[in-house]
Amino acid sequence: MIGLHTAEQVRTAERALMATLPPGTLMQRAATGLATVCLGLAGRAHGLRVVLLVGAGDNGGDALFAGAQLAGRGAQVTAVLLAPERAHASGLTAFRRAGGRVADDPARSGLDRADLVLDGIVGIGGSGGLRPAAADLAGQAAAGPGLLVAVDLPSGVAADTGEVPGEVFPAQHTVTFGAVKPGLVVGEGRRHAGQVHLVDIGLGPHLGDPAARQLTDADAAARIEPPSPDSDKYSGGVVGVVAGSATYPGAGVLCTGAALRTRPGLVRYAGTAADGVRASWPEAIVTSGRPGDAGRVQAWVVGPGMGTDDDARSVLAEVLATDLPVVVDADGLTMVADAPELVRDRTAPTVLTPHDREFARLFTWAGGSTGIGGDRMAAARRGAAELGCTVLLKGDATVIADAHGTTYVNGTGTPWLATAGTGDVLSGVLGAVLAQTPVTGLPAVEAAAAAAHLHGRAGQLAAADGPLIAGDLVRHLAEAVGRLYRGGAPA
Ligand SMILES: NC(=O)C1=CN([C@@H]2O[C@H](COP(=O)(O)OP(=O)(O)OC[C@H]3O[C@@H](n4cnc5c(N)ncnc54)[C@H](OP(=O)(O)O)[C@@H]3O)[C@@H](O)[C@H]2O)[C@@H](O)CC1
Ligand SMILES: [K+]
Repeated sequence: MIGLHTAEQVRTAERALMATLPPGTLMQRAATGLATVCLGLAGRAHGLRVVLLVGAGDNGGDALFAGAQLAGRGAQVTAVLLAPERAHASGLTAFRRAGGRVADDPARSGLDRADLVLDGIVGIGGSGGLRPAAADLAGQAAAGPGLLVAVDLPSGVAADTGEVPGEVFPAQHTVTFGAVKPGLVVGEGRRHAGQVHLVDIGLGPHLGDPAARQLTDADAAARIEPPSPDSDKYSGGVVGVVAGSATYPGAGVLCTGAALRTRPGLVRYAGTAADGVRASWPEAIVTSGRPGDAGRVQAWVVGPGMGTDDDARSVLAEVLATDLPVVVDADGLTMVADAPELVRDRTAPTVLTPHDREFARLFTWAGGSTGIGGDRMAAARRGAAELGCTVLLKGDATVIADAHGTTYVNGTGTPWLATAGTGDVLSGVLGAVLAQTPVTGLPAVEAAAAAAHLHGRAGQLAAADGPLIAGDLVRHLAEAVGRLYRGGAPA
């Protein structure tokens, strides 16, 4: 499990740890970790042209000490000081001693021919968009040839939320210290962080519970129960699917297939796409009747492609009136927006899986010109608390939160997933994981996080061959599950 810790949590841990260590120890650890990652990325030090962008805080201090280490190993290192009179004093001394050069004019920084640029403008002490001088340097760095490495976090990204209120340093790699900050993996920040490298500086015992979490492959595998020798077709959990329509059976076919391929126990389908589903999936038990005619299930998926007419509304109400876990997606969400009490009054778990527009329909405060806003974790938590459910807010990094504030940020997937029908697949996967919860005892928020992780991995596998369509996802699910169990995730 990857814990995501806020700036305040990191600072609190730092204070506790520093009380036991000589001054400067943590910065030395951070700088050594930073220099080590840089050497690994560059593959050499001798002759390497490095430019440091140095702000007035400790983030700049990290950059200067790391720059000193690189200079000591033969790199040609130039520091551009944004506030020369306030640059980290001992960092600057060490840097100069090691042979580092300070640019007397930012216009002659060497960014146009650097091999490597370290962004030490601002770290967890920053606020707001980058100021003009810093923004200008970030722009020059981005236009130049150097590998862009952010120190602790890309300057311009809000550490706790991933909001990017203005200009930003567009890192290809981020070397972060002590703990991964949420802003590196969620919201817009994720797009500017590149590959994240965590340097352990010893904060661990002092960090406390993370503000949010991200599953690893092993974590996801542990949350999807494999069959045991005494399993039968019911013990994997029976999934009920209400999706698609006679005119548009696709959502029913994709959703049912995804549920089958995630954990093939038994899937029951009830709805007007029955013919299409039966033709595609002889393994499913299919009825064109109502959910109550389908037989016993352990979890329902309701909504994708089912329409929003009176029949659909009454079917949705029937499913939500059960005491079973329910996933509500797509058209189901549109109908819940008109009748939120159907979810609010439930005692069994409900997982809503909106994208941004659906979210804004569900929660009026997220509508209007501001939309959901930049803090997607806060939005998902607030929505979940309001309806007493779990919200899986789809996006570049999907966020999953429950009414208690427990929050996960998904770390898998590919931009190729932004195509029709992939949401239907996700709801089927989620239904399958949720149907196991009577056995696994897993909270719905964890089931949803595991489903999102698996869905993203299937997407990565499917996209390895080029553009994917939703059916490819279903075809790759079995392999994705197998790889999770074997520990062989796709790149
Ligand atoms: N905590 C730990 O465990 C450890 C922390 N460590 C390191 O310390 C870092 C935190 O250092 P920190 O507290 O000194 O703040 P920091 O991020 O350098 O920012 C302050 C500077 O930014 C400036 N500035 C602000 N906003 C700005 C903007 N929008 N645009 C431009 N500039 C802006 C602000 O300017 P000022 O307002 O003073 O004019 C000031 O100069 C942390 O990220 C990590 O790298 C490690 O060494 C080891 C252990
Ligand atoms: K930075």
